Amino acid sequence: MISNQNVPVDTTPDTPQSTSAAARLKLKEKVDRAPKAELHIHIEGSLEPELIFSLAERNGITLPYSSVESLQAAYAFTSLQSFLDIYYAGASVLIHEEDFYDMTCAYVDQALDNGIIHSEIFFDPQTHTVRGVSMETMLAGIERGLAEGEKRGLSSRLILCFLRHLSEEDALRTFNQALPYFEQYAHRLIGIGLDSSELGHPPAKFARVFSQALGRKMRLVAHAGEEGPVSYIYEALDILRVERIDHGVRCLEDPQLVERLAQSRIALTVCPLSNLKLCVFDSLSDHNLKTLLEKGVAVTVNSDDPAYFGGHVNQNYRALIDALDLTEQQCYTLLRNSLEASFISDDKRQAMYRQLDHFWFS
Ligand code: HPA
Ligand SMILES: [Zn+2]
Repeated sequence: MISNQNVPVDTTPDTPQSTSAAARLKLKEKVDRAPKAELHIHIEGSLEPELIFSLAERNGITLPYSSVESLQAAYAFTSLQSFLDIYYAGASVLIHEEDFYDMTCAYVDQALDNGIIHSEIFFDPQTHTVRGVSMETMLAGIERGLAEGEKRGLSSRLILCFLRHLSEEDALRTFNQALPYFEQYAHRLIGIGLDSSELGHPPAKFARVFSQALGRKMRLVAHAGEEGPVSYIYEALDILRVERIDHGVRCLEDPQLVERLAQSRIALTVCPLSNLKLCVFDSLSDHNLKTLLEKGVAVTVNSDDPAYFGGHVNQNYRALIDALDLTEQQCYTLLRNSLEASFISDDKRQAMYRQLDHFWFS
């Protein structure tokens, strides 16, 4: 459990505190509609229980749960691992291209509803190849859904994540298997990441595969400092050479690291409701996001696994506004950070900044 205590904090409010309920509601409604990017969303974690059950039925799969309600009842997580066990069971219903397409279309609908104009989406190929589902099948389905999303106003990119509880040899095999698809889907598939069980699987374990990806000029990210120690964040930065840290909330234990993140503008893709559900913080009012913001770290707000953690990105903003009494300026900073930290071209980024500013200030 992370403690936000004993950390010197600049407590000077930038507006008179504390916001009235009416002002807070107005701010939440404004953030709901604001153009934003999402940079930390696992597509398999967007699978709602109803869709899990309908895909299971379509594919003749018997789940270890008798109903949507009994599956939902199992969403009482005590740690990252307790979640991952259920998350991988949920993903087992994905067999055919159409299943990946349906899952992606459902996410696109939600993303557009949440004001997301650009999304960088993780997928976990090893979760599927181990069950005999080909890279071709999953990518064809996801790409078809995202191409349709693009026509509806959702720009998107894909990031292939390696499961860190598996060996580096497995990651290297998966990487080599994926190489032709990095060419075929070059407009979409832009980089690699690292997810799954963090403790005991430090980033350094994946040094070779990240070095190969760097050599091919791929974009690099990794989960670090969610449950794992500060040293994992240093390894992700210095050994894997990542450009963003997924989660990274434990950086606050190391003032030098916080300073380095703030200076370099290496962003953290923070997922508040995920942190709450996986017991990284006792309550959202203990969350360190506001402290990190005040220290100048490029923090962003994301949903992680929205079907499992209680909502999409707007639910995360709403919960933070309530729990941390975020100001209007802080909300704007978070939204702008999401565009700043994205892997889009500078032209596109400037256009998105203008879209945000036009919405926010007019
Ligand atoms: O939050 C997460 N952490 C690690 N692995 C994951 N896979 C899906 N979500 C997560
Ligand atoms: Zn994640």
